[in-house]
Amino acid sequence: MQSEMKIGFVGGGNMANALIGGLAGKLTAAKNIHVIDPNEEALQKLAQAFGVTTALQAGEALRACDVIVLAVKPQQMKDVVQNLKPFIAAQLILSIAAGIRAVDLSRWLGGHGAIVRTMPNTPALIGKGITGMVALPGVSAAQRDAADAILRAVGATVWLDDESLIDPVTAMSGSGPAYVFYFIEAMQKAGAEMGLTAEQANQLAIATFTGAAELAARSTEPVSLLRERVTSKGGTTHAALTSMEASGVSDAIVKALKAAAARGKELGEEFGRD
Ligand SMILES: NC(=O)C1=CN([C@@H]2O[C@H](COP(=O)(O)OP(=O)(O)OC[C@H]3O[C@@H](n4cnc5c(N)ncnc54)[C@H](OP(=O)(O)O)[C@@H]3O)[C@@H](O)[C@H]2O)C=CC1
Ligand SMILES: O=C(O)[C@@H]1CCC=N1
Repeated sequence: MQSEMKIGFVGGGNMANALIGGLAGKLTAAKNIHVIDPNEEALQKLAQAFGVTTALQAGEALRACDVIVLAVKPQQMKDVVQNLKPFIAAQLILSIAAGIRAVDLSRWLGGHGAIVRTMPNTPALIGKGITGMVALPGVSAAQRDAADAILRAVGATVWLDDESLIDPVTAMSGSGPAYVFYFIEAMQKAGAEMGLTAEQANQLAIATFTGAAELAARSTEPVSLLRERVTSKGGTTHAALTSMEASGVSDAIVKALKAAAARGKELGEEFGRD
């Protein structure tokens, strides 16, 4: 059932598009969604695609919202939030920015307590996102439910008790789609180098990813067992995995995710000061 929730978006870029696509006409009517962005062209596209209302600057429509989603880059957040201050009263503030801590958002908003910090991902575009979420103590149960409903409109949600875990979530699922695309691209390259057409390599790589991921999702057994079942003794998979281990692929992945989490923490320190 559709709610009457009024949702404001500050920033109308990639992630806002993904979220609005799941919300407009579903969780709430498109007319209840209001987007602020300085880019006229981006606003026109959003209005045409989803029927949302738009404005180049914050105004009364934003003041009337129940929830305001902060969807600008971490580097822009402090300036953007400080300019929003005159329009914020009791609204729930929901941030999707990497790194930026809820306590810094609260301070920039003069001690506003109703803040939920989240980390979604781009499969939200097709309703298959997953979002890590954490609430400041000043968030009411109804506001927590509203935040959960917004992100559940585009996929699954995982609530965290400790805000510092948002950086590992960012490293896993926030940035994660890029690692999957990277692996698919490498498989496509290998397929093409071994003589398959680009189309065949594309089809084989993507179907293998979606099929294996679906199998893992449906299985009650550990992923390691699924891997072992593919790996016949003395066979082709064994040859590939031995090569990957020799190249340190698993260790490199662990190191890469830790670098992403560290960058998330660093963004918070770099753009959350004063
Ligand atoms: N992309 C992803 O996969 C994910 C991103 N995130 C987070 O989401 C946030 C947005 O990322 P993404 O959508 O990729 O970035 P985009 O750059 O696509 O979107 C940000 C938008 O905000 C606009 N903007 C700039 N200044 C203002 C302002 N003063 N008021 C309103 N809007 C403004 C930008 O306009 P202009 O381009 O003209 O500057 C741009 O359209 C980031 O904080 C990121 O960390 C979280 C999860 C996943
Ligand atoms: O790369 C980034 O910083 C953003 C956050 C997670 C995905 N994209």
